[in-house]
Amino acid sequence: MRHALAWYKRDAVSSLPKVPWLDLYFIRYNNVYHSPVSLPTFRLIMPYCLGLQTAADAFRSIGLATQFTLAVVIFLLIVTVTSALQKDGVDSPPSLPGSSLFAIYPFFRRRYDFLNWGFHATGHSVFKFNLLRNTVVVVSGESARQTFFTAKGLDLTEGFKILSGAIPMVRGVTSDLQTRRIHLIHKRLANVQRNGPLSELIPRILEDSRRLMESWGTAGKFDPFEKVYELTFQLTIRSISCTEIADDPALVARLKKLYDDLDTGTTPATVLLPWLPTPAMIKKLWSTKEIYDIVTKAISDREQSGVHHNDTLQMLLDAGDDKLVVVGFIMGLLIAGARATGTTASWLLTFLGGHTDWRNKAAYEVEKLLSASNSSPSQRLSERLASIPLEVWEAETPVLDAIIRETTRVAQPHTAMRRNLGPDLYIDNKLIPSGAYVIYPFSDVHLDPELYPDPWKFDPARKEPDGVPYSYVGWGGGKTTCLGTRLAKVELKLITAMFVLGFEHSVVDASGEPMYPLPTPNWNDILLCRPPQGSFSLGYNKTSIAL
Ligand code: HEM
Repeated sequence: MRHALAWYKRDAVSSLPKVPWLDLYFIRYNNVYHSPVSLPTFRLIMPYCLGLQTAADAFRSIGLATQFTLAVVIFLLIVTVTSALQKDGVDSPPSLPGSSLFAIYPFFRRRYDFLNWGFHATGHSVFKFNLLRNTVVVVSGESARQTFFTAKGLDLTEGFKILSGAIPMVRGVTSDLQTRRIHLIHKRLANVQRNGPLSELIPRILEDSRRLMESWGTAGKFDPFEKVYELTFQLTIRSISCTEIADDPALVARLKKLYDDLDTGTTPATVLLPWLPTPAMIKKLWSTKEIYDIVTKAISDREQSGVHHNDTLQMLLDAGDDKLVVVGFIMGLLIAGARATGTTASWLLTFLGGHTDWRNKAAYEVEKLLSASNSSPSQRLSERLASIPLEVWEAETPVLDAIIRETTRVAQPHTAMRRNLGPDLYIDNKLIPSGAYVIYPFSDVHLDPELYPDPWKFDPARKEPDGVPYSYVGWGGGKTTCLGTRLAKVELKLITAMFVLGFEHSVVDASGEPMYPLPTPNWNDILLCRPPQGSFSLGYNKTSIAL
């Protein structure tokens, strides 16, 4: 057989009729000429006549790229066929119509529309679909939400790992962590937010904000998803990493670029087929390696210099944690913190730019705090704000609290993701087998017109829904709540205070004219909720108050 194939490859090709300008050959089989095919295809289909063993030889003989494409096509075919053959039990959630392959792109790129379509197409409040070999159950409604947030077997880390993908994955550092190590990282994050360290962060956050806001000049316009995001990235670096990185604007910019590359490099293929060496995957690996190198270098430099800084890295080193915990803490939390805070801060200032009444209320609240503080009007704004104690920022800012809450309701496009680590579980009488993924889109509750009339409207004065469990989950709920809430809220309040007193601002359209209607959060953008780029900006003028 080997011999026959060799003969075919060597002799038959050269003697076969050819379409010259296309490099295609007419195959002769059973003395009949069939349709023209390319040489690699010719070599591939030959083995059907000659048997499986020679198929392997033929596979080896084609180019690497063709081998690769073929492997992926076969894999996808197997996945499609096996998922189509799966029989649903009576208690199984209804499946989406059509091939599971068609779910992949919209799940990653137009999630809000896709999930809404799923509820509509199945006519059920719980449905399922396949992401390659992973079963994903989408749940909605009050009772499903309660089970989702409280069920013991549903695990966030496992759910996030497979369905999200934009976290730098380093085995043992940010992925495949032992539970003990995750707990330790969470414990250290709680330490950063104890009264003492959080109070000490306030002047540093304000000083960073001053430096960056001054670089915006006295008037102009900017895209909040660039400038405000950049600011929150700096503040997150300051809060959870080290002075050496936070004091180096070029290094901060480099890290931000690397994390942005992780986002843009996160494609359906990199998440679902992480072993596939696509250009996006290679870029992601490269970015991850560079982030890892920057963080480990900062740690080694600190250890070797023996210089003591009053920052989070020092706290981690002094606690004697092993180096992987320290690296995992910084690499993982940088992104968990910067993304959510960046999205919220960008939208918060956008909403205030379009709602002068709330802008004025926020400014008035901060002015009142300043006049009650022991600072002098001759000091810079950042210094005066730093004199307001942490407990005041936390307990005496009802207007800022309401604005933050409303922003995280209407502009946080989060889909909570879990994996059922077992045993099998029922949500609304539908089976969630062990190993399956379950997701809950926050839009189900935060944009529900029954709970929030006119749900897209930014209205910090709206009444909280009465007696409805988990009717607001902006900081999570039940078993899983945000472990950076305290830090994030303080950061948001400080940025807002600096901006509303240091600048006048409003939302303007692409031509610089006042924008009406105001931009609407785009829930299909799963990271920033960002409307089409360039569709609006924030126009600003510096006030007379020195930052
Ligand atoms: C405005 C800013 C933020 C918002 C709106 C926010 C929101 C959330 C939400 C909704 C969850 C729960 C996710 C789920 O149930 O699927 C969560 C979890 C988490 N957040 Fe935040 N977050 C913010 C900032 C931060 C910051 C600054 C950090 C740390 C530096 C942080 C660290 C975490 C961690 C570690 C978890 C996972 C908790 C766990 O595994 O149990 N977050 N956050």
